[in-house]
Amino acid sequence: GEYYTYGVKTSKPKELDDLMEDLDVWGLDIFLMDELTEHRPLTAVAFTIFKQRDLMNTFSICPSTLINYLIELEDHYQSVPYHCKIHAADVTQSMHVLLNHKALESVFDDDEIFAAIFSAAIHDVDHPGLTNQYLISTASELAIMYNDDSVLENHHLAVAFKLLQHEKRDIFCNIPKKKRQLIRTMVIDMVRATDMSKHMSLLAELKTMVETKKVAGSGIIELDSYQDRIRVLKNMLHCADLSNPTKPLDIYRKWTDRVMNEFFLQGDKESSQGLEISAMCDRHKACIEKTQVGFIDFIVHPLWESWADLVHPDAQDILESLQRNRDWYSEQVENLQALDKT
Ligand SMILES: COc1ccc(/C=N/OCC(=O)N2C[C@@H](C)O[C@@H](C)C2)cc1OC1CCCC1
Ligand SMILES: [Zn+2]
Repeated sequence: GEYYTYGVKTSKPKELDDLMEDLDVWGLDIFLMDELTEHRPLTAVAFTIFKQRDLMNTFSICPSTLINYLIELEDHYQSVPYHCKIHAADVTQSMHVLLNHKALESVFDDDEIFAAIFSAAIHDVDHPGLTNQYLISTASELAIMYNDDSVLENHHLAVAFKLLQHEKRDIFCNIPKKKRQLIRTMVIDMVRATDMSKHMSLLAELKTMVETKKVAGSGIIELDSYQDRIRVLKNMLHCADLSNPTKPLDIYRKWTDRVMNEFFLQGDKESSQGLEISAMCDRHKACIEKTQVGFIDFIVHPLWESWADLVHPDAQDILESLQRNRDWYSEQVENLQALDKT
């Protein structure tokens, strides 16, 4: 029929087969995925992960219902430069790889795995390409709706769950009520934790878990309370969300261009509205390379260093890739400074 093995049409089945070989590889080219799936990267990635993890059988989800939901979800990602459907596909695939860490083998049950993949897929749906701070300071509809509290994150959750309210799209319809409520609670906790204003408290919780980490002889982590289990899942999604600087440099640089483009468009809006231009959003003042070095030093590296401690030694290659990328951007800063002196 029209839909191919991965739930989407493709005019290049061989290349898509080859690319899907890398579905559990850190650094899969998600931009190539966008091209080969004719701009349905989220549907293709999420559907294939559900299939590989046998989640459709476990939760009695009929394939067409899953496809209908994923296509509707993907269509509700706005065509903004950064927080678009390719970012959602990227974070979903990254989450899939993090769940495969040896130190986490057989730690999470099917409900938690389903909740984790679903959370990644929905976590930025209908993002307007504007920050919470902008929405709050302009008293936007969304800020009024959510009383300035994790405005975007609450909106992403509401949109994603509303899309389920159609029998052709309700992938939760065969899940028992109690289990459905547990999964919904976990998804709400995980997506709310992607609010950058929660970064420092989330990192503090991760550090405490590392210090008090209980490990079985096999190196597998022991998590015996809901609070501990959801703490790891919240940090896992936050790591996946802030994973751009840990990916191959050519992919990372494309994400930097996109996020700066999105921030600059917000800056343009602020400027045309006579508002003060937010930090990092002024296209005439930003130094992109220096900002990335700061982003890695103050936010990304501290987070990934703690994550790597928790799942030691599984994330060593990710940490090394981050270090290489930090060095590359730092060299660009030095070259630019040398240029200024000529
Ligand atoms: C490849 O670079 C990035 C990838 C992803 C993100 C995601 N950030 O989180 C969402 C977000 O919108 N915000 C609000 C903003 C005011 O502050 C942000 C630190 C968090 C940021 C990146 O770089 C930023 C940091 C330095 C320059 C742009
Ligand atoms: Zn995100």
